[in-house]
Amino acid sequence: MPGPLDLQSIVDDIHRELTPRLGEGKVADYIPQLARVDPKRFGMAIVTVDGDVHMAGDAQVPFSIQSISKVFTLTLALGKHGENIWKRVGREPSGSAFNSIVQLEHEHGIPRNPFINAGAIAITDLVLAGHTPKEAIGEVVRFVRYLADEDDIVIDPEVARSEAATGYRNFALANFMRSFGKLDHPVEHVLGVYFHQCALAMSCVQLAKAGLFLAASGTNPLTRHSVVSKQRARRINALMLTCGHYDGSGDFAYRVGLPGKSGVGGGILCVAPGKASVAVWSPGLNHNGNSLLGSLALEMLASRTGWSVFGA
Ligand SMILES: NC(=O)CC[C@H](N)C(=O)O
Repeated sequence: MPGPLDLQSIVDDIHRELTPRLGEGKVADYIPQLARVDPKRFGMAIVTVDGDVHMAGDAQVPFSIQSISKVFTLTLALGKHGENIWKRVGREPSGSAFNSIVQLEHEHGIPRNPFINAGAIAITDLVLAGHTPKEAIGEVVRFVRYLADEDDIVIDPEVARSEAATGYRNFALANFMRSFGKLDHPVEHVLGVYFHQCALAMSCVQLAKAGLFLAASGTNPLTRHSVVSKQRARRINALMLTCGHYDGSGDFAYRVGLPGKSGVGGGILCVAPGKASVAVWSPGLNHNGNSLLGSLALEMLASRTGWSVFGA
């Protein structure tokens, strides 16, 4: 029988082995504020379902979570509207870039899944129901603070402003969906909320804590908050596994074998069901817009722990 895993040594080793490669990949520059981030940053945090925290590098430095926020808004929308959300968004991998518009025309304004930009915008429209944009932004922030049990999580207003100023693609996607009658609220309102949720600043430790409910059948074992049912946690994980890395989702499943959600800020939230929630941050991206070294760090972690959902 192998002994218990020494997770702290594993994260320290991964950090040390990747240090010579820090700076690889391409930092997202279509959001000007993100282009200013130091490409050599690297952080990693593991929070186990037993509450142990293991970290390395810049694990306590907040960064822009970007599309990782889509996991939290999906969870909120499911809580508000239940399975009705599937009238507005599908649950199939897109095989296209995160910001692609190509499928929307043939598929009548219904995005493939909640994690590509079009799908996340549709989900944000559902989160807005019954709220002003300001209230909806407040709801998202409160929800993430509740999940992570951290009151000091905030939105970086500069990042939100920076993205709004250059968000031509997202305006195109939202206007296109609205033309099909698939958004209930004005495009400016929906994107106002969307840009703010993407601009949430969180550290790896905060992010791993916020995702812990997904590793523990829907209930955060640290706070005992029952966030979602067991079935819903399983389903969110399934979507993360199949769609969480856009047109790189197959490759991530092949190499890492765990549900994960990336963001163009260079973060990845990764769930090892029954074991731990893991967050990693390295700003340089690969050609699919996913963190290059972050994916590699998770591949190393999965192979050293045997945590892949497909078998050790
Ligand atoms: N992949 C991402 O993280 C994209 C999120 C970014 N806010 C955008 O909409 O372009």
